[in-house]
Amino acid sequence: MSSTSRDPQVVVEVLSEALPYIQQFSGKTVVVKYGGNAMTEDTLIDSFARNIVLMKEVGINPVVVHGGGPQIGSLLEKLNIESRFVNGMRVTDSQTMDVVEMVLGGLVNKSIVNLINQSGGKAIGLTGKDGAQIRARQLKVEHQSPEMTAPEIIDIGHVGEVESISTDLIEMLAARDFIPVIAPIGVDGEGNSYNINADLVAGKLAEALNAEKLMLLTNVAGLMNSEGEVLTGLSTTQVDSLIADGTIYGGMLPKIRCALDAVKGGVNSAHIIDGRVPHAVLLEIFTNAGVGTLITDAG
Ligand SMILES: Nc1ncnc2c1ncn2[C@@H]1O[C@H](COP(=O)(O)OP(=O)(O)O)[C@@H](O)[C@H]1O
Ligand SMILES: CC(=O)N[C@@H](CCC(=O)OP(=O)(O)O)C(=O)O
Repeated sequence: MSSTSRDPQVVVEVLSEALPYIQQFSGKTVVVKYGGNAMTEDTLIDSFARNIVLMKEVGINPVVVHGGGPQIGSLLEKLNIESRFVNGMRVTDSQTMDVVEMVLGGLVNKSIVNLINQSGGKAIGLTGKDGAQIRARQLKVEHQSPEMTAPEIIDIGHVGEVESISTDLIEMLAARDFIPVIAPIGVDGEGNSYNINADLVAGKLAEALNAEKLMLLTNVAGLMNSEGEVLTGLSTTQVDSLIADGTIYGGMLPKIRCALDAVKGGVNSAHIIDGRVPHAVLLEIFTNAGVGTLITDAG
C-alpha cells in the first residue's frame, strides 16, 4: 500500500503512539547488530537503513555493528576455501582472514553505509582497526563433545575476542550527527588483524558506550526452545541449561552470551529480534509489539 492510500487518521495515531518512546530514548545510544543472515533481500536492507535514519532524526544515537558470515562464506566458496566453525566461530587461517577483511571491511560495510546515506543519513564505515578502536587478542575456544570427559582448548587461528574498546571516535562521529557503521575486525599491539564475531563486538561496544539498548537482528524469531517457541525473560541459569542440552547451538551461542554479558555490564536491555520482519528495528523501539527475545539483568 502506498503512503498516499493510508487513512491519514491512522497515520497520525501511529505517530502519536510513538511519542512516549521517542521521549524515552531521545539522547540515548542504541547499538544495533545487523547479522549477515538478516541481510537477505534488498527491500529488507533498505527498510533497515531507513529505520536507522529515522532513529537518528528523532534524537536517538544509533551505532550499527554488522556481521556478514554468509557473505564471507559465499566468497570463500568461490575461492574453493572451506568454511569451518567451532562453537559458532569461524576457523580463520591467514587466507581466510584476508577474505574476512575484504568482505566485512569492504563490501558489506560500504553497502550498509551507502544505503543509510541514500536514505538521507550520514553514515561512516569503520573497522575496529580504524583508530585502533577495537583492541583484540586471540580467542582460545573451549570445545567439548558428549564423548569427551574434559573440554579441550583449540586454536582456531586469527579469531579474536575484544580486549578493550576506545569509544572516542564513535562518540565524536555521533556528536557530529554521523551514524557509525562498524565492521567486527580488531587489531592487537603488533598490528595483527583478528576476525571477531559481530555479536561479541556489538555487546562489548554497547557496554563501553553505556548504551540504553542492544538489538541483535538475526534470521529467527528469537531464542527458541526445542518446540520452536520464542523464549523471553531468561535467567543465566536457564540459558546454561539450554546450552547444556543442545537447544542453543551454533551462531546463537555467542549471541545469547553477549546479550547476557551486556545487560550485566550495564546495558538496560538486550533484544534478539527477527531481522527478516520489515521495519524490525522500529517495531521494537517504538511499539509494544514485543518482537523476539528480551534479556534484562533482572531475568
Ligand atoms: N535455540 C535457538 N533458537 C534460535 N536459533 C538458534 C538456536 N540455537 C541455534 N540457533 C541458530 O542460530 C542462528 C542465528 O545465529 P547466526 O547464524 O550466527 O546469525 P546471525 O548472522 O544473525 O548472527 C539461527 O539461524 C539458528 O540456526
Ligand atoms: C569469528 C567469527 O565467526 N567471525 C564472523 C564474523 C562475521 C559475523 O559475525 O557475521 P554474522 O553476524 O552474520 O554471523 C565470521 O567470520 O563469520
